[in-house]
Amino acid sequence: MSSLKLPESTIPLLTNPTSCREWRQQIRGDHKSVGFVATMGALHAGHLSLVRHSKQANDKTVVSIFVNPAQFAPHEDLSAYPRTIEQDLRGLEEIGGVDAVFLPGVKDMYPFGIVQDVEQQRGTFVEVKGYGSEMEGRSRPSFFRGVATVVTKLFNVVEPTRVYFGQKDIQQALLLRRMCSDLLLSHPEPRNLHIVPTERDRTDNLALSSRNAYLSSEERKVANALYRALSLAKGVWETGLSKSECVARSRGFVESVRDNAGVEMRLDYIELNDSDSLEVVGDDKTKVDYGTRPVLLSGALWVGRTRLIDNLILGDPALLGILDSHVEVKV
Ligand SMILES: Nc1ncnc2c1ncn2[C@@H]1O[C@H](COP(=O)(O)OP(=O)(O)OP(=O)(O)O)[C@@H](O)[C@H]1O
Ligand SMILES: CC(C)(CO)[C@@H](O)C(=O)[O-]
Ligand code: BAL
Repeated sequence: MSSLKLPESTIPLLTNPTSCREWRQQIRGDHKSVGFVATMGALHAGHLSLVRHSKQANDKTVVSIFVNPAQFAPHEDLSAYPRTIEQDLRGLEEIGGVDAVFLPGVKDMYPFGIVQDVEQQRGTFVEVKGYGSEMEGRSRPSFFRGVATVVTKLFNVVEPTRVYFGQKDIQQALLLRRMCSDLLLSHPEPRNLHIVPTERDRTDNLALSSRNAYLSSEERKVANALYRALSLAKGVWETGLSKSECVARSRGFVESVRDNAGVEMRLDYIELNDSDSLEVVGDDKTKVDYGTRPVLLSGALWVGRTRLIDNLILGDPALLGILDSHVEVKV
């Protein structure tokens, strides 16, 4: 962000790690808690829900906006990713503001530069073995390496007391919590990584996502097919049928929507995974096999050129530390 002209804002804008560290240093003296929400911008009500949770539980809240090149594969949408900084700041101001927004540039976060091709990369990267290969990792093999690396850097600069990630990206949140444990992080401690429920469109339950902005009006009409397929699979699981039955029926549902959609749709995956290990649930397993252990039911669907993800928890979300959705914030 450093080379661009910054918009006017009532919120302090910290454009590099040095200014962010100076801001953090002042807070440290007062022993105040710092809540942190990491984003790639193009903020919507899902992001604002994370911010509300942070504001409710912490003395100070900082939001970062950084479109991280390392988590985009060379063929993915890095250059097209929506960048709406003025609107983002207005959105934060409308909910009463935050104490700072951290807006680093690529050079600030990657002082030696960054290329998207993993084979060409040099230097230090963070990989959470075993957590990043299933679900989203199958389709986006270097995605979580990029996420874990940038989030480690952000945590190092912001030194947050508590952090907030969205359930919409459930694998990301669980992987980052595991990373905090593995790396013995104290900012944040793993128990202070909170997961906030997915915020959805009130009319058709489509999970809010910055990438929804890519959808044409025709595509938008069928974009909730993934949510509906996951809900169907959840119902099937609750009746005691096997995982393969859940997946087959939800796939069948997506195919029937696709056949009448008039827009291109392609199911990337629908899968059930163990919420501890993230391993794929066996085809013949049922609800009885899992007892009280939550299971992740997740999927990804291409609608036109937009890749949408969503998930539901089978079992009690509180066992994964997923917070309640509603918070009152003093502004
Ligand atoms: N609908 C949502 N409800 C709750 N949290 C969300 C929602 N969408 C995104 N988040 C969370 O906001 C944080 C920042 O996400 P990000 O900036 O990538 O937005 P996004 O909408 O997920 O964008 P993308 O379209 O790239 O997936 C993440 O922790 C993410 O899980
Ligand atoms: C956590 C994150 C900000 C890291 O770039 C990103 O993956 C996101 O927005 O979910
Ligand atoms: N919310 C996940 C960010 C990404 O898809 O790159």
